[in-house]
Amino acid sequence: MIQMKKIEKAFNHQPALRKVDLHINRGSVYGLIGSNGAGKTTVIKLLAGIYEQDNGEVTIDGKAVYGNISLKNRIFYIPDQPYFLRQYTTKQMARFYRSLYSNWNEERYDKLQEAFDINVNKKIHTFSKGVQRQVAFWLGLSTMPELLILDEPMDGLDPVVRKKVKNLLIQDVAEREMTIVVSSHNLREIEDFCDHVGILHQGRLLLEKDIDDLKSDVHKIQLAYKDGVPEGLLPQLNVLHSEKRGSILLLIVRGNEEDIVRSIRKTNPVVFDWLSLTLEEIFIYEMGDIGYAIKNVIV
Ligand SMILES: Nc1ncnc2c1ncn2[C@@H]1O[C@H](COP(=O)(O)OP(=O)(O)OP(=O)(O)O)[C@@H](O)[C@H]1O
Repeated sequence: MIQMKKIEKAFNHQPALRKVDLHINRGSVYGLIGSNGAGKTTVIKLLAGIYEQDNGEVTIDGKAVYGNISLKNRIFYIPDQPYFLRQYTTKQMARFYRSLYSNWNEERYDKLQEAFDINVNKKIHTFSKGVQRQVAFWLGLSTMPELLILDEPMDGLDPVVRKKVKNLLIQDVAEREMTIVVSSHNLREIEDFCDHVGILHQGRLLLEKDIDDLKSDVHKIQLAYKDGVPEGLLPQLNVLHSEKRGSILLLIVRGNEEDIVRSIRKTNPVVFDWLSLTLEEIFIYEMGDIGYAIKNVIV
């Protein structure tokens, strides 16, 4: 379990994080989203043990992260611009990490070579941004981290590589309970990759939720009736939003799916469609003001 308790961090007396509490379970893929300057990188660098907090606690399995070398051996951090030693090739960088990380797995490194198809004898800085990022993933996964921290990880990767990388990451989560913390501006990317989401805004964590819980509790339904909407229907449902589009009634409803279906079926609609809701819509309908703040801060 990774925990931040009442974390405060300022730069030049300007607060970047204000009493942030955060909880990440082992084996979870946790998406941290927020606009520019929200504090994502600061959170990530605190989790990676690069920054020390001014106040509060950052712990993994109850142990303080900052200055803890044995914990750092189990963490791998890929920044938005991956860093490599100057003039190093992938082979040399692999040798460096092998000497640094006690869980380095040579077999994994060899196997991942097939996935990435990168010339190990070429200097890394001569590769494109996207290929350099692939080198970072390759080496990072070969250290067999328990916690992989990714800052804007998919930037500069084409859709095919993006998919390949996501599959490799999910495989490690499934097979050995690796935990991933990933920061992004992009709610849609978080939506299909993460199981938990935390939203940072101006240095505060607005909310932290299980994405499946969010999705299983709010529904979008389209209905139409031959003789208009029956009077008794809406009071039976927990309606967060309703909208008439011609003869179609669009409802956003909170509650148990089976109960909702039962109530609606009794009213004999001529159209009854269950539509999918995006995470963005859920935030807006479910969280009112916070939802609108999120809509305004996230692309
Ligand atoms: N090393 C630093 N020195 C001074 N100020 C900093 C430093 N790092 C971050 N900050 C400030 O802290 C605040 C949070 O920055 P941070 O980089 O954590 O945000 P972010 O959410 O990652 O933003 P972005 O999406 O633009 O990368 C910003 O106001 C930023 O200017």
